[in-house]
Amino acid sequence: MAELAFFAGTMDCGKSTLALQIQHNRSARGLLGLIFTRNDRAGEGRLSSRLGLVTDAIEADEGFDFHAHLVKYLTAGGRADYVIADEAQFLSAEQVDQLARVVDDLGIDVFAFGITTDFRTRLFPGSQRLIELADRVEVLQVEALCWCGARATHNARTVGGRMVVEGAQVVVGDVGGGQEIGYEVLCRRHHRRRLTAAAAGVGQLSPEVLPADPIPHQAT
Ligand SMILES: Nc1ncnc2c1ncn2[C@@H]1O[C@H](COP(=O)(O)OP(=O)(O)O)[C@@H](O)[C@H]1O
Ligand SMILES: Cc1cn([C@H]2C[C@H](O)[C@@H](COP(=O)(O)O)O2)c(=O)[nH]c1=O
Repeated sequence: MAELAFFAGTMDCGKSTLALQIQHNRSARGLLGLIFTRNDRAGEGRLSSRLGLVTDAIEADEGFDFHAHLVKYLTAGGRADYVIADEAQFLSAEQVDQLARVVDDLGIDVFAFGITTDFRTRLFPGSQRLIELADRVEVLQVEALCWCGARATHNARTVGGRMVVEGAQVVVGDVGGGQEIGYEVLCRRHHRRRLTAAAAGVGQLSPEVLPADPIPHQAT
């Protein structure tokens, strides 16, 4: 049976990479997919990963109707075995409903990828609806790390190097510094305290704050 799967995580945890891998593995076996995205950093109609891979995609902007698009495409003789929707946090609740109809009415697998919460720790509308509707929600296994070494669970926005908690929900940008408006992934504790790596005075992962317990030796 076709399914709606939501692959969720923070920024920079490998969601787009996984989307491209799913696309690669399926197309290597002769399956045909339609790839959608919205507001990718690489520009309109692109799905890009920080590992350097990029592919063309259909830009699903505000007025885009996934179900109508698929019906039109299939009616014209097109084939679609699966659908990939990256940056799904930016979709409206209605567009996620359309994706669910693609699964249920057209029998096509839909794999959606997105960050769950914004820089204020609030759910994005698309992610909220995906959590409500998806057959399965998978949190990515390659976790991004906070500067303290803990798993990063939240996305911080920085303006001029300082973490902010007010502003527009959508501002396309990247992690890694060097931009006026940027992002940094943090654990909840440091997100709550607005303690980015720069504010804490550390440039990168800090060895002193990693768990101090030694890993016990296994008897051989
Ligand atoms: N130079 C690199 N070498 C190895 N892995 C890298 C490198 N740069 C980025 N990555 C990996 O790529 C991940 C980000 O992938 P990406 O698909 O762009 O993330 P997302 O879509 O979740 O924002 C990082 O978490 C890291 O694992
Ligand atoms: C937290 C947050 C992020 N965004 C933007 C920034 C990026 O363009 C994307 C996330 O892309 P990624 O591939 O997952 O790194 O979302 C935003 O607009 N608002 C936010 O609060």
